[in-house]
Amino acid sequence: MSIKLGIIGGGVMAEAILSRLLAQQIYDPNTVLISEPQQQRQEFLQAKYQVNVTSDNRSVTQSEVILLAIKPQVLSTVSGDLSELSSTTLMISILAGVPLKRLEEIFLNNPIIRVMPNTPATVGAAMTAIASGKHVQSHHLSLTKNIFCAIGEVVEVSESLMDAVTGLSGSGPAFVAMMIEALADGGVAAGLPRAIALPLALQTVLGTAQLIQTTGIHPAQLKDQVTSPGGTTIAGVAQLEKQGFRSAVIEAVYAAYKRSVELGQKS
Ligand SMILES: NC(=O)C1=CN([C@@H]2O[C@H](COP(=O)(O)OP(=O)(O)OC[C@H]3O[C@@H](n4cnc5c(N)ncnc54)[C@H](O)[C@@H]3O)[C@@H](O)[C@H]2O)C=CC1
Ligand SMILES: O=C(O)[C@@H]1CCC=N1
Repeated sequence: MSIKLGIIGGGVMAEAILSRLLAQQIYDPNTVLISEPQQQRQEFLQAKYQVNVTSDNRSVTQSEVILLAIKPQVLSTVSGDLSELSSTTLMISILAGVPLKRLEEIFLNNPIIRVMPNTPATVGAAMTAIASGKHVQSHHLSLTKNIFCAIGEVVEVSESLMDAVTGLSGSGPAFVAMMIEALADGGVAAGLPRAIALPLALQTVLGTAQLIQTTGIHPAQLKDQVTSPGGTTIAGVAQLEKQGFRSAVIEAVYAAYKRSVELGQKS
């Protein structure tokens, strides 16, 4: 069977996307080829997903679509392997920071779409932003949306916003996971067994996100609703403000954004 989806770099994010695409039957495993230098990782992906694997990036050059899922720092090494790339291959890059202009210098005539997904892809709850390069036609965009709609929500943005997207929704799962971990730690500090604290923390974050999403309520309004006069919540909110919680989150997203810009300049 011919290869429809070639993936270069079989790491964390490639697996998150792949697992969902296969589960949703967007691709048959026989039509997927992953190029990954680590033999242990190759064997793992082949055994778990029954996809084709290789350590030669040149083997994926005839794919209908290539998902570029390597670290931005190895882009120039990988680009040398792709000199025989078919000009009809759609390149989808998930590389943080790397601008379309840079990708178009490497893959001169190819349609290229810059995409920023996130790890909730694994459970079909990703947030993905998409920006199209100059050779992209409507069928390329439809194909890309079809892929990323299968892993969650999709939004089209101007490329100038992609580094900010990366700082927020690309890196965001790590920040939210730290919040969940810290909430559970707080529960443990207050005497809850860990096995109870973690599900409580998790459901609190999930339920709050669902409430805000379903009702469209502003987050500040929800905070006000929970905060009874002279009650427990305002005591906690006062501590969060004292410790610079909101400022810390703002600065985290901004630092991730700046790092994305920096990675693009180095690519
Ligand atoms: N991890 C995440 O949450 C997200 C990552 N991204 C982007 O996805 C890309 C990959 O990130 P991760 O999956 O986190 O990294 P990772 O380190 O888990 O995966 C990268 C993979 O590329 C392989 N690799 C290294 N050199 C290679 C080469 N010359 N040819 C082919 N494969 C090679 C590595 O062995 C590794 O398995 C990055 O560009 C990152 O900016 C984008 C959105 C979210
Ligand atoms: O940490 C990183 O560089 C990647 C990009 C967005 C999420 N992870």
